[in-house]
Amino acid sequence: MSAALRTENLSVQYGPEVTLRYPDLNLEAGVALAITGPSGTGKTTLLHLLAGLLRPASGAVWSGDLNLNAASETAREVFRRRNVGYVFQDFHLMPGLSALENVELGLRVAGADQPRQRAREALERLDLGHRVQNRPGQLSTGERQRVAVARAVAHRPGLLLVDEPTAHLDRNRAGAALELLLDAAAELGATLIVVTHDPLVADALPARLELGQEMAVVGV
Ligand SMILES: Nc1ncnc2c1ncn2[C@@H]1O[C@H](COP(=O)(O)OP(=O)(O)OP(=O)(O)O)[C@@H](O)[C@H]1O
Repeated sequence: MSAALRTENLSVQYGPEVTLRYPDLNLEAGVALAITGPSGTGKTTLLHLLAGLLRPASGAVWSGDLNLNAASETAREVFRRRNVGYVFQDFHLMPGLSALENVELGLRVAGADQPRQRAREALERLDLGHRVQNRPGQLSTGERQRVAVARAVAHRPGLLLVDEPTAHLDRNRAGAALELLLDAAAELGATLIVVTHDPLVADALPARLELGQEMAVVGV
């Protein structure tokens, strides 16, 4: 289920050299936010914080009443498996598994019932019914992306986090990828957060967080 998402005084330290400080976010459940800004300003790191994949040096991430930073490793893991769908920039599909097995594995990890049937349905919804037995290496970039989206949404997460969804795509396919994400988030009622350099994507989302030296939050 989608929940309000809030951050407070978040900062991350990578060794002695890099400190990333973030403006506070306060997002109602079900909103769509683009995170933009120059390379190296911490966009992917922020996605990892929101997913509960990374603990900050200071501050907190709240999903509804759950403070991810105060939660135990087990509680964070349960949160991630049940509530988060993550589409990585380079998809992170398992090369030795078919499209169907990749999506099924995600559902098994989430503890879903009937994972094989639901995986097939998720792929069919994304027009990949004829590709279920193919491995990632046998698919086009756009098809691999759709498998990654199917895997991210099949367990019906309330929070969908997406890193650079159009980075490898031509303009037509970029438009299709954007539509796919917006439709998936709308169908789930999920909060959608997308890291992007692409104005096509950023301009299509109602809210934007621009990271940089002068950090600003617009529209949230
Ligand atoms: N695991 C890590 N160890 C050390 N430094 C890291 C690590 N991950 C990221 N960084 C550094 O933190 C900063 C932010 O990285 P991040 O990947 O979050 O930025 P980004 O805005 O997503 O960049 P890009 O647009 O190039 O993908 C960069 O200076 C990066 O080198």
